[in-house]
Amino acid sequence: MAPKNPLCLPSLLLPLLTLLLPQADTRSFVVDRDHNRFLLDGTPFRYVSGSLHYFRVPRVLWADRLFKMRMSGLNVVQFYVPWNYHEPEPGVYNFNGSRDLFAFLKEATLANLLVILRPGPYICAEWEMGGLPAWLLRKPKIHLRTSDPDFLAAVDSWFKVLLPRIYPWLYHNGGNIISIQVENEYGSYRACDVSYMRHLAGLFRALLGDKILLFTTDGPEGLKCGSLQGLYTTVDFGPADNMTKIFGLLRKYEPRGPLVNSEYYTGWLDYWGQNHSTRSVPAVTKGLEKMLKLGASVNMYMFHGGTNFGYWNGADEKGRFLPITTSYDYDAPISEAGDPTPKLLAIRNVISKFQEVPLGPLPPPSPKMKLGPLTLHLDGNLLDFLDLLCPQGPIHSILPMTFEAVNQVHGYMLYRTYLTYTVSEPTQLWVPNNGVHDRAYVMVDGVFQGVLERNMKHNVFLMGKVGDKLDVLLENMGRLSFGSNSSDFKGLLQPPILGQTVLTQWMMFPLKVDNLVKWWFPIQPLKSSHPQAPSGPTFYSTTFPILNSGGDTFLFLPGWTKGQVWINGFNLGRYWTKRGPQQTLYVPRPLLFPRGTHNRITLLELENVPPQPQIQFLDRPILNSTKHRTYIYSLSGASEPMELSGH
Ligand SMILES: CCCCNC(=S)N1C[C@H](O)[C@@H](O)[C@@H](O)[C@H]1CO
Repeated sequence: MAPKNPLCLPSLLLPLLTLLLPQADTRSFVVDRDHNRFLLDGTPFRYVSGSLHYFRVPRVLWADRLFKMRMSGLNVVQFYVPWNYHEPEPGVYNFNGSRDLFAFLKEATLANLLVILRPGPYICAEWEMGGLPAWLLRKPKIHLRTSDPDFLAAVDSWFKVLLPRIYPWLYHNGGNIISIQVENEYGSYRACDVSYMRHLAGLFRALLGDKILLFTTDGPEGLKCGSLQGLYTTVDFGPADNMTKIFGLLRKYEPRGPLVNSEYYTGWLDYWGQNHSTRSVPAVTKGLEKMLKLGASVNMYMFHGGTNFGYWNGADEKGRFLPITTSYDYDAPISEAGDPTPKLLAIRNVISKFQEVPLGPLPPPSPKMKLGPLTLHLDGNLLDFLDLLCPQGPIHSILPMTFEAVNQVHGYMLYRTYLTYTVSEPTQLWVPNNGVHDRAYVMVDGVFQGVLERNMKHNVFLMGKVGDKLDVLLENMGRLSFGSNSSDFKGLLQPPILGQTVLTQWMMFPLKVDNLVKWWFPIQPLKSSHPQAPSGPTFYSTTFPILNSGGDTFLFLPGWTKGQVWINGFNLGRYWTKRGPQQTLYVPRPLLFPRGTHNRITLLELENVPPQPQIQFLDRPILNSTKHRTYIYSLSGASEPMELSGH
């Protein structure tokens, strides 16, 4: 429940101070349209806020990150609530561990930060399917983010669970939530369904009461369809945008009241295969100072980005399918590893010109650890473990079925058929209508043949004899999180064609890779004692102790191609060394066992391993390797990376 002592004052003081503090029934956060400002408990209030996504940071690190945000001079933290993170299956809810949203709200209170909450239902955020649960697509014709009755029924059911739990945390009820966003940049979505927005506004009012400030956020081009009578209109834009013009546009929707930029971009996201994004410190601070001078309230997106652990990254489609990288560093003021950056210190200096900044130094960067190189051993090809990866056995169908049709949400599914004739000449295997969603690793009788990829012109030619197994491992690289109002189904969306022959009679094996890796320890002795030579998707692992007290570290996989990593059973995320720009994966110290105990690292390499299956842990990240350039530290662990051109 919401704290009755939101500032966590000493209990002896409480009775006395409650005489001075505003009671829950006099606590208020409102818009003062006469003076173009907010009022908090009747006093003028301007927020300087930052975005931090609890779902991208291990729970044990929440307090550290929030403290640094407070010490930076922020008075509010803004965050989304991803529906798919909390309702993994219809009617199944998870608010535990790193999904304990209410523990995060309490940590925000302890850090003396108020909260701006953005529960969606759609959140974008470069998060898998923009936060919408993939199980919605089990009704293939559903129209997401519209007044489609199937969609609204699922939304109502979810919000009737979430919003009553949020209610006690509202500021006027004694909590720390001062405002709540409805939907997310709806004006950027082509549906422009006003009845949908009205339905959401009505639902929020019914479940949250009429005191909480509800608002919308849109880019300048989205204000028309994204704003709604009765919801306070705000905009988002970055340092390079024309602030005067955009705030002028906003005034057409909110002639009076405080100017608000709900997402001032301090950096930007990264896509696999594109260059690393940055935003300069002078540009960011210049725009911030200009807004603060205008009296605007601002939320900086992101203030701390964190990581897309597991399979949680989203994707965009700009001519081609662009998955978001595992790192969500965002070139944000607090780095992915939680370290203050020069950008943070510059922002703190700007804020100090307008409002009080807590005294005292910011904590120094956390200790970092270097380790390795470590040699991994081959545990076996993925196909060696098919029975354990799909214990319930395959689903049979004449035509291939999607992930969603077989209730597989994330990760991988194996599609298997058998050659019904001998293919004596190299013959092309392809999938019509760009039907590979998103990457396919092709094997014939366990021998790797090559890769097919969404929107790419990869070619795979194969031969085989009657009865040979044709295996196609499909990887879900993350569902679209922005823009497209068509649903992003995963898997083989069309039957593959070999030469001129449409291949039918498929078996689908939804793979539970995380379960296998987590419980592998007892399974280890079961694996083939003489694993075959690596071919295609293959598991590698090793164990390692950490030195002395250890520290945060960055996993570097020189020469590896693409795959997934687990450390002590925790899914660290995807690597794609061959494509970049990200070359290292952030490993938070709390994931590692203390000295004297062995840690286990497991890789699922999807394509090709280096001649020496070695990895290293570096004391710094590499997020900006441009294409076709690979850094490789000399195996002696030289301090600076050597650049190897070409790859
Ligand atoms: C290519 C941009 C994808 C659209 N996203 C945009 S504009 N943004 C606005 C969006 O509201 C937020 O969730 C983030 O997704 C942010 C980009 O970090």
